Amino acid sequence: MATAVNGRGGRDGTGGRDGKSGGNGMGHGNGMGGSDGWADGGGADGGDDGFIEVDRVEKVFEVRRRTGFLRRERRQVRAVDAISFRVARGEMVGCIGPNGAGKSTTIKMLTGILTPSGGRLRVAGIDPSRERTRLAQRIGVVFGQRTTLWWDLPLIDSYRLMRRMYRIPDARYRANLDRCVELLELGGLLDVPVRQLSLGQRMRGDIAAALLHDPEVLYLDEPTIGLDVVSKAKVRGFLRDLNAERGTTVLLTTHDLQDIEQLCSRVMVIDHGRLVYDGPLAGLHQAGGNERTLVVDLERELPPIELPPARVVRVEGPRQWLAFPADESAAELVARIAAAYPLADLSVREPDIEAVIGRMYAEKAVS
Ligand SMILES: Nc1ncnc2c1ncn2[C@@H]1O[C@H](COP(=O)(O)OP(=O)(O)OP(=O)(O)O)[C@@H](O)[C@H]1O
Repeated sequence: MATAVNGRGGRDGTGGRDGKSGGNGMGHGNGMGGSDGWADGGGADGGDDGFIEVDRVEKVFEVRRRTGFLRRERRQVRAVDAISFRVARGEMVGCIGPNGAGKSTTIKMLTGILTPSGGRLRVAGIDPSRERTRLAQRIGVVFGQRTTLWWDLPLIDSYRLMRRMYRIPDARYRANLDRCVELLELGGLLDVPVRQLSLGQRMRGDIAAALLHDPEVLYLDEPTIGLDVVSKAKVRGFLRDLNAERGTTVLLTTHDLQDIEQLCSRVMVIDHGRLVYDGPLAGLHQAGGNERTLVVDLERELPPIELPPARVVRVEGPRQWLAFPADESAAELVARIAAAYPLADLSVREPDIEAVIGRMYAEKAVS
């Protein structure tokens, strides 16, 4: 549904309002295609297509740096720069971008942890930084790199504390806990102190904690970071079901394009605090003129594989790297290689997001 972008427009306010989508997803727009300005939060929760409303939001940090014995220099860091987008109720949106792009800062403003330096922000009609406690009843938050669980307590004790903090009625708490325990496979872990859990177990524990009070929105900051393939699959499967069955709105940040591919119909790319792309993942591949890479381990050293449109970009002994168009089927290519070459192993590498963004800029510069 969303195809528009704030582009590199930025601070003059031209980005984010005109609802145009450049053919390749680049250009200026507000994400959800509203071209006639923003709802005033009018309905109790901002309306279905603007459940989350972000209008030219900025965040500037003041940083002090020691430059001498008694001297300090003050510097401003513009972490988020006039970002505008909307998220509809029940949407699942992924947010990607290089390190330091402003993703976490955006999520923190949406939870009310940080106050924007400028712009307008509403979640379910609520201004997060002004009514953080009221909003807390309606949102769940998971920070992949930090836990909200009590480190030294058994997992179940954290949940009991959450029940009190959120004043969750008994029956609801039971039902939600049972469901999370079953689907996230936490049964054998409830009595284990959090510090003894593996990263994947802890992450599942954190996701359950964020859902005990039935939030309408779930923010996930790097929910699969550091997880092995099996744990990633469990977390993704759970989130997909949650969204399909409960209609929970999900906004997640990630460095893993597979999270986006498997979960989100829409992706937002943030770079240097600006929204540079907002649309489907397929459009991002096109915008970046992108290719995926198949890493092929042959049983022995052989001349470069010849299977157009794939082309060999690197060879190291029996290992060869083949670049192929992102919209081509990897399965088909794998089948063709397996039929013609002695194959020992292979893996598909998704494009590096920084390279995608770099290419998007390069294309925009020459267009
Ligand atoms: N509390 C803070 N004080 C000063 N600068 C900050 C603060 N928080 C973030 N920043 C700066 O704001 C910018 C954006 O940071 P942010 O954490 O939002 O990026 P990110 O896209 O989430 O990155 P990553 O993918 O590495 O988590 C960075 O330059 C960061 O150093």
